Amino acid sequence: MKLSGHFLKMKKNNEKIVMLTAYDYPSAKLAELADVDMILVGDSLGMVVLGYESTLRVTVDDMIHHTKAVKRGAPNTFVVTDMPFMSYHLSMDETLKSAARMIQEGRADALKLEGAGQVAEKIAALTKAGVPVIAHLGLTPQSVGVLGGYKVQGKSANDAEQLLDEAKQCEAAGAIAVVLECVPYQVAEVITQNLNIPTIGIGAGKDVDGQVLVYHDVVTYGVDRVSKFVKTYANANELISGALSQYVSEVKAEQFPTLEHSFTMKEEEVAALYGGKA
Ligand SMILES: Nc1nc(=O)c2c([nH]1)NC[C@@H]1CN(c3ccc(C(=O)N[C@@H](CCC(=O)O)C(=O)O)cc3)CN21
Ligand SMILES: CC(C)C(=O)C(=O)O
Ligand SMILES: [Mg+2]
Repeated sequence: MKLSGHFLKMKKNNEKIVMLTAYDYPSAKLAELADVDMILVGDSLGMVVLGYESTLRVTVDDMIHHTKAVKRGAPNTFVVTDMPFMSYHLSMDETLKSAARMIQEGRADALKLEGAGQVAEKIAALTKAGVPVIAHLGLTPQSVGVLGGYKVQGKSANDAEQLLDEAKQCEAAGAIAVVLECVPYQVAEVITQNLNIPTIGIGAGKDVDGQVLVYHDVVTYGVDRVSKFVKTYANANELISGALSQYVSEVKAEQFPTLEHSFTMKEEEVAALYGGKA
């Protein structure tokens, strides 16, 4: 398995880092088979697999439950787990305890936290405790209420400067990488050039050190609308819908199951069964 130091080396070598989310055993297995560099158990699972309206209802227990399944499916891939809403905003004590559970019970290899400022202090404490941390700046979905929607961030030179400052805070706090979500590509490029640690973009253009996308967006599974920054590489909705409709109609029409899908018994047992001895 790649370790956290490997990603710094990848940035130095100009080798792109590929991150993909996964939330369960089968998705993790396929992500590992595809050779992604790291898997993110994102709190987007609240929206994508649990059907919530936002990520705010996701709990530490939810994250542990899904991380365990992902680690079983991808035992040889570096797995990063999102710390969910408010699990790192109360005391330092609570932050460290939640983090410890996500590592010890969930078996996460690293944790991701949204924001800088006070959060940078949490990044520093976690790092000191031996936990690799990835920062997440720009569009931070756990602050959707404050941001007033899922909107592109850092669109003015002023806001961009602030983002750069936050990224530097996270690096100084010991973060091993920074996710930049929904920022103009020019801003992402400047931040990437001004940091030693890798930047991983989502809706941040190509001039970053890596990319991350949501699994269900990449394969169009469950989601019915994807953002502008997503490229879809398959349509699982169509594939699965077609299969399920066919299953329903074949059972109704008595076309399934046939003998091919049935079990049988020895002739004499059949005779005995129909002869009333059974
Ligand atoms: N399926 C899915 N994919 C994601 O990438 C994702 C989630 N869910 N849930 C959690 C967050 C929320 N995210 C989102 C959601 C919507 C937009 C969006 O629609 N943005 C507009 C830009 C609006 C503007 O112009 O400011 C877009 O058109 O892309 C962006 C990020 C990213 N994350
Ligand atoms: C979109 C990525 C970066 C994320 O935080 C998530 O999937 O929760
Ligand atoms: Mg997230």
